[in-house]
Amino acid sequence: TNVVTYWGQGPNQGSLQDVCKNPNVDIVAIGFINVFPDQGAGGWPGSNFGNACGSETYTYNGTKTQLYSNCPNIGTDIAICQKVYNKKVLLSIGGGYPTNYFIKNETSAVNFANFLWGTFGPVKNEWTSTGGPRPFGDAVVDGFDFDIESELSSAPVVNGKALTNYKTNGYAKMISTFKNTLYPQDSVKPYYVSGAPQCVVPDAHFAGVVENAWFDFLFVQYYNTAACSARQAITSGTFKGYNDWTGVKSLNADVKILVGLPGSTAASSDASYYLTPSEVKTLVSKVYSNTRFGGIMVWEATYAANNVICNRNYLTWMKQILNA
Ligand SMILES: CNC(=O)NC(=N)Nc1ccccc1
Repeated sequence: TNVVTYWGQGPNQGSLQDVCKNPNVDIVAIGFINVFPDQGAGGWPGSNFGNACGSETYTYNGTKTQLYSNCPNIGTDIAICQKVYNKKVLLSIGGGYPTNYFIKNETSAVNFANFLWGTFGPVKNEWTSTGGPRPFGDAVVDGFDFDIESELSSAPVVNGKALTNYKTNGYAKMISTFKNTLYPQDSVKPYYVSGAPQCVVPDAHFAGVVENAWFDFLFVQYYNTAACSARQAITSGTFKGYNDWTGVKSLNADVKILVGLPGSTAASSDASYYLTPSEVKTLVSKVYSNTRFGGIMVWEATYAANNVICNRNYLTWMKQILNA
């Protein structure tokens, strides 16, 4: 089972390399590509990796885009995480701020997947020689994570028509493009697809995608939603939220479902969602025998690193619990 942590959105965060130095971490998801091409300046996606990037962004066709171009250590740190510390590094799209992103149709979904593959996937001369950006240099991520938290009050209107099922338009198409078209292009290493739904089934932001697309991992956020939270499981004795997700029959059979937890009391919308390591031990005892159990996801690396209990940070405790 895996310990997964997000990095990129921590307050006054340390380097990605610092996170990878912890032998108890297995997978790091870098957040976020938080602007999508259909809304982004110049028709490009935009990024936010906190203090890890300077203010410079790419200019495309004379338009200043929202894709940061000066993130000096992320590329080198990804390579170190992979080669020195044997971690998998995923790039996460979406996130919790802003949440006005959406994919307007399947064509733009394919274009978005192709853009991400050219920008963060295997280095291709035809991409860079035609002005394609490589903000992480020659570093090649191990896959993409869909942390879709977009909250739109009503269906966006495109060309005078209100989009139908706009909340799910495109994600399944992006995932099938990665899985069936792009990933097979590179046999050098395996590539992964993950998602980070809320604990409610179905997750409104992502309904109809999670059930129909391929996922290697789901990092379910068992916080920010009281009814299905890990806190509710401790209070009630039954981990309803986990049973709901492992019970989704339409998920691909070999998906691994991880329990997502806040790394400290400050890491979620309410401190009550935070579980102490001993509470996590109780929680895991209820789920570890489930064949779909894939480990623990922690939001977010900086909060977890700052949460040191008996000389071990929260990420280390999570691995101790999984290995128990
Ligand atoms: C994996 N993604 C997240 O964990 N997102 C997330 N934690 N968003 C958030 C929502 C409300 C308050 C704080 C963070």
